[in-house]
Amino acid sequence: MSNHDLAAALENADLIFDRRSLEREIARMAVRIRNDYAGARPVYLTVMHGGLPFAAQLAMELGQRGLDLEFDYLHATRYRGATTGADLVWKHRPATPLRGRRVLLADDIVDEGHTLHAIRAWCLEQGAAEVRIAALAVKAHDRCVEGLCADYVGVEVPDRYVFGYGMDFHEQGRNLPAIYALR
Ligand SMILES: O=P(O)(O)OC[C@H]1O[C@H](OP(=O)(O)OP(=O)(O)O)[C@H](O)[C@@H]1O
Ligand code: HPA
Repeated sequence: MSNHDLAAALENADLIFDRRSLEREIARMAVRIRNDYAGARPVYLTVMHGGLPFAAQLAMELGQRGLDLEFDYLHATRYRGATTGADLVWKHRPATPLRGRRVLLADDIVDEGHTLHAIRAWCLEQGAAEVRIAALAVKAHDRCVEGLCADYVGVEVPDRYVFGYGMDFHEQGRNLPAIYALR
């Protein structure tokens, strides 16, 4: 058993967004994205692992509104199960050729922004015509990398460690259907 007990973390955390409110915000984002991509078929890149539940929910909301997506995924991590970030490690790069394509990245959180900054730069190096970012959550602080801003945002979370809805507490709790913030 891990030293980092999920039940204890939940005792020491506040529920900040429940499933209903998150799904409502994701549906709201989907309306904007569908309007912005009318007539297009973007490459939809899920940023694993944390982006998975959000990307799936958003994809369904987009499909319901008539926007088709070409699915692929990537895995780049800099937290590796810890609660503070380090250097970015690429574990999987997408196989889909990005040259000339509109790319939509779907991830759970923009915290300090280093992860999505590097991923966006790599997609542009591959020749993507455009790269946009959809993030379920952005963290409210002034430590974000300059020039990194999500194009579509679900909710703003406080400057505390958050978990649930894809985000892990020491690799646990990703499938909690809500967002919690540690006290
Ligand atoms: O804005 P940043 O400070 O760079 O942090 C945000 C990134 O950190 C998390 O990934 P993590 O490295 O934990 O990998 P994981 O998704 O596999 O948990 C999260 O999913 C984002 O991709
Ligand atoms: N929670 C989970 N994963 C994260 C966070 C966070 O607050 N910040 C960056 N990755």
